[in-house]
Amino acid sequence: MKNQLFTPSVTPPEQQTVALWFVFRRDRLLVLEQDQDIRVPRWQTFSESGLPMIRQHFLGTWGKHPCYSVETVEQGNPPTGFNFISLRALTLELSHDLFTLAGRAIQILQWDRDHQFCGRCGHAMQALPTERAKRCPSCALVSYPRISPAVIMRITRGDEILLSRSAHFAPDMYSVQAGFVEAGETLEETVIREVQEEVGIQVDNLHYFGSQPWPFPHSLMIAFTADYVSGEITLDQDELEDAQWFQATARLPKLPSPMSIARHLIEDFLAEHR
Ligand SMILES: NC(=O)C1=CN([C@@H]2O[C@H](COP(=O)(O)OP(=O)(O)OC[C@H]3O[C@@H](n4cnc5c(N)ncnc54)[C@H](O)[C@@H]3O)[C@@H](O)[C@H]2O)C=CC1
Ligand SMILES: [Mg+2]
Ligand SMILES: [Zn+2]
Repeated sequence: MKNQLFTPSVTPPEQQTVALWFVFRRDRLLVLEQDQDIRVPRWQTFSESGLPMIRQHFLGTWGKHPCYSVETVEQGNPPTGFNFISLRALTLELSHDLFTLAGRAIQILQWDRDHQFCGRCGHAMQALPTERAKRCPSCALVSYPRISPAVIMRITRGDEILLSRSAHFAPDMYSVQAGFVEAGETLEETVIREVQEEVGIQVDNLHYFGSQPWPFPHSLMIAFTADYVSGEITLDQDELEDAQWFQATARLPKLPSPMSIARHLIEDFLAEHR
């Protein structure tokens, strides 16, 4: 399917038409493998799935397709031909647009599930009709889907790139560094702090590279490039297991998924230096 514009909305179309359904059983998406392609179901109504529904959201329109997200129960067989597959395992299988939509879909479901009660007074929250938000009828607290900004940075020293690995990475995989933005920080301050904390070095010459929504569980990755200035690699043992300078022309370790912005940062450096 071609890349198309997505228009978010909370108001479903008046006429029922065939829509794309992003159906989740926890973190697993309902997909159909067809002609070497992975698709999401197209139905007029969710009842065609034969699955019970816990919650449903209209997400908006992708091209001319209305899109819905649904959480279903743990038990019961998927419809014939379909399977529930972990969204992480689908990063490469789904097209860029479908993966982004699925990421949007699961985040809305998780926000709905995790914000059923007011965090301030404990009253049951109510959905607002006009925007994607919930309001407490008792104390008026409003809750929007949470997004957690995180920076990701590529540090280079001439033709060398700093790659590191944490203990929970796949064996032999190395990547660039990342970390969550704290309240009150600029993105640039987060980059400087995270690099100092995780690998103990100083960087400057920060440049914005790009961004990527990352639904595990609700990050927005903001990517930067930066130059090494000073310091020796000193690992934060809680976060990282190893960090090394790798020469662009040398043999590299296993790299992150080709659709991650981490990989784009690395490939961009390699293209420049090889
Ligand atoms: N798309 C991509 O290319 C990449 C995405 N990421 C994502 O970036 C994020 C940060 O990366 P890492 O530092 O490696 O993650 P991490 O999972 O190692 O998180 C570091 C620590 O931050 C704390 N934390 C968790 N959620 C937080 C929040 N919302 N706000 C503040 N602190 C929080 C926790 O103590 C956690 O152990 C993760 O969501 C990760 O999935 C990381 C690398 C590449
Ligand atoms: Mg980190
Ligand atoms: Zn309240």
